[in-house]
Amino acid sequence: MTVIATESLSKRYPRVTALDRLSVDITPGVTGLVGANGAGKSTLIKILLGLSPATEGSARVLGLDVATEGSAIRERVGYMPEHDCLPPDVSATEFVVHMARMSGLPPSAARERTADTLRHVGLYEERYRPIGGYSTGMKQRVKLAQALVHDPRLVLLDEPTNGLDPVGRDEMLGLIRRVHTDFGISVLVTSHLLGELERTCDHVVVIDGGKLLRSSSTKDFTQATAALAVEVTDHEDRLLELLTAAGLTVRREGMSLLVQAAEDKDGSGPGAYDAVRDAVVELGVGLIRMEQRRHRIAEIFRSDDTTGGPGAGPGTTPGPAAGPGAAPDDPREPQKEGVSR
Ligand SMILES: Nc1ncnc2c1ncn2[C@@H]1O[C@H](COP(=O)(O)OP(=O)(O)OP(=O)(O)O)[C@@H](O)[C@H]1O
Repeated sequence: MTVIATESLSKRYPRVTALDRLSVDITPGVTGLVGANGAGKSTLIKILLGLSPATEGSARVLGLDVATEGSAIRERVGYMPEHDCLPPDVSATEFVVHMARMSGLPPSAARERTADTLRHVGLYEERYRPIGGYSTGMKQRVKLAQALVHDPRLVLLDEPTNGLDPVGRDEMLGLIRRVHTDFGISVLVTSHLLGELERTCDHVVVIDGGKLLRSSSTKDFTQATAALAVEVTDHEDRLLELLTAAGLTVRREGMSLLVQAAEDKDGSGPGAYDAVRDAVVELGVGLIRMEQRRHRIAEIFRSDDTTGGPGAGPGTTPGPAAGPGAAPDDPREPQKEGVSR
């Protein structure tokens, strides 16, 4: 079953093609839509909500046609916009009740659902204060609450962690995950931060310049790879020689050696482990770390990817060239992990 299906979807403005023949199927769960600024994420969301017509192609949301059934889609789908769009002089409670009423809930159900939803997003006493005095994190929670209040089957969240500090970011990502696990609501969440999506999503769709770069499960992006990462207290050079002599392919990566047995494609078979154990014993050095190395999503954005990673082999679409601002190695560092064009 798909919650979102697009078929050769394009959106052209006079001077720019925001979406370029995008065909993608999104299944229930939490899906991340990642791309640099201007990649076409917000444009896609507006088309999916039936708010902006596509130039070409078609799209269905929960089986409904975006071209002709926009209002039925908006009844069943929640939307959290990217930009600050909250009225400053009403309270969160007043605003979310209003949005619930706009979605067709009767007054008492709207009030009940509002109280539940605001509690769920972590707004308590402050929900009676005017929104104008809220922090960015609190405003993002109000925006999330209004997207959830009418109990949608799917929510589209446009850059929900924008402007949040690392703690606020983590809290928001936890909330998003729980939207699915606690309520069974499917989520499409956009971000230009790869590490965020890696931690939160079941599935990741990558777009660039309006084109689909890749769509696959997060597990496939971060699958166990063909290498064991080994770190020892001393004599890495000797260890490298011994393992190579034992028929293993070994290369350095930072402080570690990456070890791979030719016949042992997933690196987890006894061949590589036993050879490392024997070599470490023979050298009498301490073994600090020995673990399967996993790919990270950020690697698909590295043009110099020599790891044979998910984005590197034949048959996969290469990521955009890594230039200044391309994702560096550590996708957990929010300030550094953005995808830039
Ligand atoms: N109404 C519009 N008229 C003309 N060009 C537009 C319009 N809306 C978006 N664009 C252009 O389409 C491209 C895609 O924009 P979009 O907002 O979808 O990107 P995005 O991936 O959401 O990026 P961001 O995170 O910066 O919003 C950009 O080049 C943008 O300038």
